[in-house]
Amino acid sequence: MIGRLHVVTDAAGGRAALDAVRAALSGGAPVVQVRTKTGSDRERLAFAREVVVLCRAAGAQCIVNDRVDLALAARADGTHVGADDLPVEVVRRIAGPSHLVGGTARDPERAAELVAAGADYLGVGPAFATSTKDGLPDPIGPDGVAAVAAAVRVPVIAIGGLTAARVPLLRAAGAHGVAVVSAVSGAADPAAATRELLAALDAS
Ligand SMILES: Cc1ncc(COP(=O)(O)OP(=O)(O)O)c(N)n1
Ligand SMILES: Cc1nc(C(=O)O)sc1CCOP(=O)(O)O
Ligand SMILES: [Mg+2]
Repeated sequence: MIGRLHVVTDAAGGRAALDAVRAALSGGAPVVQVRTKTGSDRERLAFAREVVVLCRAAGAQCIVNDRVDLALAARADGTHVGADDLPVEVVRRIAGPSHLVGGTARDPERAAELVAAGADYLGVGPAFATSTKDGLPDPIGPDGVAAVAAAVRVPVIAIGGLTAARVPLLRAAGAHGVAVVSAVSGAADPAAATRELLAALDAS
């Protein structure tokens, strides 16, 4: 079963993002998602490789956002794809049965399609408003997450505006776990923020 806390890297990548990954892993993060949106493919691959090495040493899983080629080249555990990325069934065909494949769903219909296509888990959101990513639709709230969770049998990872205080709402909605960017990367103490999120997940 996939971990309940996905710490997603700040899209800028680089040293600061790697420091946040190190801190999150020291705080016990079970899953790190490499999410880079800038830089050359070589730079993005180098970053993903560094995160994979850190995750291996910590016993955590590493998932690469958007790009199955970079995920395989970096020997990551999985790939997460959204509406603009390669389709889940294509990623599955390229990466094989043991590769974790996640897809983004915002409603039960899309969720069912992604599971039928071979998704191992779903990222579902935006649960709440977030300034981390532009162009997102309106937040679906805990009720929207609950509608998706009720429609599928794979783990649902809620994303968007997640904080430790909001974890119980999402767990009550049926989410297996949560994915966060700013709650860890933007924290003064990312290791402590990770521990706080994990404690909230354990308690709910
Ligand atoms: C766990 C999780 N859920 C959803 C997303 C969003 O992915 P995507 O739709 O591909 O958008 P970008 O992250 O590429 O902007 C995610 N990354 N992780
Ligand atoms: C990258 C991303 N995808 C989302 C979606 O709903 O698909 S919300 C989001 C940003 C999550 O960042 P934060 O934890 O800082 O709110
Ligand atoms: Mg994407």
